[in-house]
Amino acid sequence: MANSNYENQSGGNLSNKNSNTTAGNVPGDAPLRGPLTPLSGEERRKASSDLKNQQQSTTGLHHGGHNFHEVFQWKQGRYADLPGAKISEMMKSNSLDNAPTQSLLSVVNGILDESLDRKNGEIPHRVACLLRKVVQEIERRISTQADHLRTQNNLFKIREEKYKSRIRVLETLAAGNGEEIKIVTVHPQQTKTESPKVEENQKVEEKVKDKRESVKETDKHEIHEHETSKHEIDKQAIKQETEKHIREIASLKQELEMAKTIHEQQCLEMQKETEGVKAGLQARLNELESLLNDSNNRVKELKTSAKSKCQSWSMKVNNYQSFMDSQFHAMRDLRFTSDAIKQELLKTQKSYFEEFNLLEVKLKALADAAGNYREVLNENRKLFNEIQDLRGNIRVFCRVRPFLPGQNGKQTIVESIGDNGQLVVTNPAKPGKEGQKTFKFNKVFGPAATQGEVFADIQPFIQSVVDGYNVCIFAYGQTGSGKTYTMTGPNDATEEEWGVNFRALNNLFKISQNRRSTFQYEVGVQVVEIYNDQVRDLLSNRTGPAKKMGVTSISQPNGLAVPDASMHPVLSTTDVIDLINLGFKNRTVSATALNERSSRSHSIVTVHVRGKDLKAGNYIYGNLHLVDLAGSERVDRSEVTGDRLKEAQHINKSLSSLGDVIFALAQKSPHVPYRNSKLTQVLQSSLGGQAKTLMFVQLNPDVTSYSESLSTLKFAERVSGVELGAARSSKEGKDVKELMEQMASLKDTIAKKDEEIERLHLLKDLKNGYPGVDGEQPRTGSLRN
Ligand SMILES: Nc1ncnc2c1ncn2[C@@H]1O[C@H](COP(=O)(O)OP(=O)(O)OP(=O)(O)O)[C@@H](O)[C@H]1O
Repeated sequence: MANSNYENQSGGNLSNKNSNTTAGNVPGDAPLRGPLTPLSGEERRKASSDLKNQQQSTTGLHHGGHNFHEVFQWKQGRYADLPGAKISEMMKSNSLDNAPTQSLLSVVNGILDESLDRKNGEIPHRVACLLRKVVQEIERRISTQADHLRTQNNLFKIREEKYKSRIRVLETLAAGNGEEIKIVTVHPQQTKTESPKVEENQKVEEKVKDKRESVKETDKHEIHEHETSKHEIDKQAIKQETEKHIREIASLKQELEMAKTIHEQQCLEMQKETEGVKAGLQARLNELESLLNDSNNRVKELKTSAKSKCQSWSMKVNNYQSFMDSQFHAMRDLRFTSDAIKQELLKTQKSYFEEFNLLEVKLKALADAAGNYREVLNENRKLFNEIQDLRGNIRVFCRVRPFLPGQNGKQTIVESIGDNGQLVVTNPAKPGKEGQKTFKFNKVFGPAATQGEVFADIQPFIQSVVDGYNVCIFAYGQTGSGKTYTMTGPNDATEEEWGVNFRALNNLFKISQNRRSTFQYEVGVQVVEIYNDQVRDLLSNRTGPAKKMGVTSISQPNGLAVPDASMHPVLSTTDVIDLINLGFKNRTVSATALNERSSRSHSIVTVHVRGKDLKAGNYIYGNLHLVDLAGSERVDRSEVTGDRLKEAQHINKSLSSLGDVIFALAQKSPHVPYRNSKLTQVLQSSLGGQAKTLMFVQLNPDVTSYSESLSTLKFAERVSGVELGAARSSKEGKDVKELMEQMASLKDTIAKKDEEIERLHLLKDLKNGYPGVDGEQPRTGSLRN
């Protein structure tokens, strides 16, 4: 009876140990939940069944922890008489842990009541141990309850964190997930709905408490009535003890109330927080809505821009389509054109094939012609020589020297130069037509003519040398008129400035190279000067005064005029340049009033050519005399005396002898006065007969040299044999001239034939008496080898 009372007083207010650790899993206690956590249907059912059990336990009925409750039910006797096994079973931690709090309290009450009932108030040791254990368990549960409250606080904090994280989740779900927002907003409402339930529970608890108290009072009254007689004194003590317990229970209740208030406060705070969160969420929602509006606007803008872009693209597509169409047309046209071109190509190809066939035929003809080339070449050579012969053996070229640097502004005597070899000079003393004189030469070169142009016209003479002719090219004119320039070129001449000498030999080597398959040529050079009618070897190795040399008067073409002069074989133009430069260094020069470095002698470069016909085996000989004559000025004009006068007299004498020989040859005189001077003697083989002679008449254009120039021109005109007098009756004159020319040509041919016969005789004689002629040992100086 007492046990059940105590059980009623303390039943179900303290949850056991396990209910703190594993919420809702231990029988007899409701699962631990936060005040704001909504309960599921199952949980709610369980909680109400727990409450029922607690109520049942107050009336002594069995609940879910039936076995443990039974362990602490001791109705058969006093606690002091409890067997050791029962006590040890009760003291087992498992039993203590699982026993309901009401049972524990009833055990405490029972033991205390028993101790009051005893006279000496002693409690057996094992019961005291049990009491201590039970009290410790109760204390533990109270502290556990405190911990539970603390844990609840922590849970609240955790929930707060959860809410915060949910807010964050909500933020990320900016698209505005309505479901989430609903959950957040519904939660506080559930909390609100649960709050009355909690209050209701409290009320029920209070009623139970009242009921318990009334039962307790009734019990006390019964005990009091029952034992008044025996324990009047102890009654007071028990009463005090009971009051003490009641106070303890009241303080526990107070604590519970405090916890409740704290819990409520916390609930309120949570509510506030929830509202704050709700407000924040609302603000966020508003923000998101405005964002949504913005994005909607943006979408609209994008839609409009996309629409306009679509329009422009469709326009572009149209343009592209039309462009493609035009391209397609163009392609079609191109294809037509290409087909036409192909046709054209085929035609062209066909015509090409035809032309190629034609060309093949022509090439064959050419090949045949090439086979006859050698014959044609010989024919040409013959024809060329015939043309030369017909033109006359002495040809006269006139060359007008340009004004020298520093002579600018000087007046010229040259009035005009015609392409046909006509030269008109003006007498400065007689201006106008009266003072004009016209001369006709084979060719006239103006002041601007280059060395190359001049040589181009004399190149055929060089070819004649290689063909076995004797050629004489000499320059005539007053001092300073350009004789040396034409024959040699200026000092240290470049290839462009080379005169006739170098170009002639260069050309000679070229021709001999070109003919190397048919002819083998050997070339030797002699350089002599005639000074004061004496012949001097300019290439002699001797030191000291030059040796005077005799001149042999020979008429055969391969003979040497100056056999004592050294002969120098040459293989290239460089050899020739070296030799000629060396010879000219040794030439006699001195200053005159007209030229600072006037040549006072006639220089003669003689080139001996021997060619072996590789096919026939016989030899041909050709001589080339390149003569730079001394100045032809009048003695009085050169203002010389003494030695210079003597030199001038010799020069003039030799020049007039040359003139006499040339005139004799021109007039076909039976006697040609070669022997009148050393100059004509040396040149004998190259003047007249089969020889070809070319005279350069050099002219100084300066008016101060007019009279000299005039006499030079008159001399040259006589040499050329061409008279250009006053106008003649052209037809008659022409006919007479033609007849005369025919006569001359016939005479020439007869003379040639005579000479040839004579030469053949001589050759025959030489062959008998001199073995070199048949090609084994030629006569020419150093060419003899
Ligand atoms: N065609 C020309 N072009 C340029 N300069 C020239 C020409 N002809 C001659 N000369 C120059 O005129 C000057 C005299 O020429 P060059 O010495 O050849 O005369 P020359 O008749 O040989 O004289 P000399 O009889 O006294 O030896 C030289 O300085 C020469 O370079």
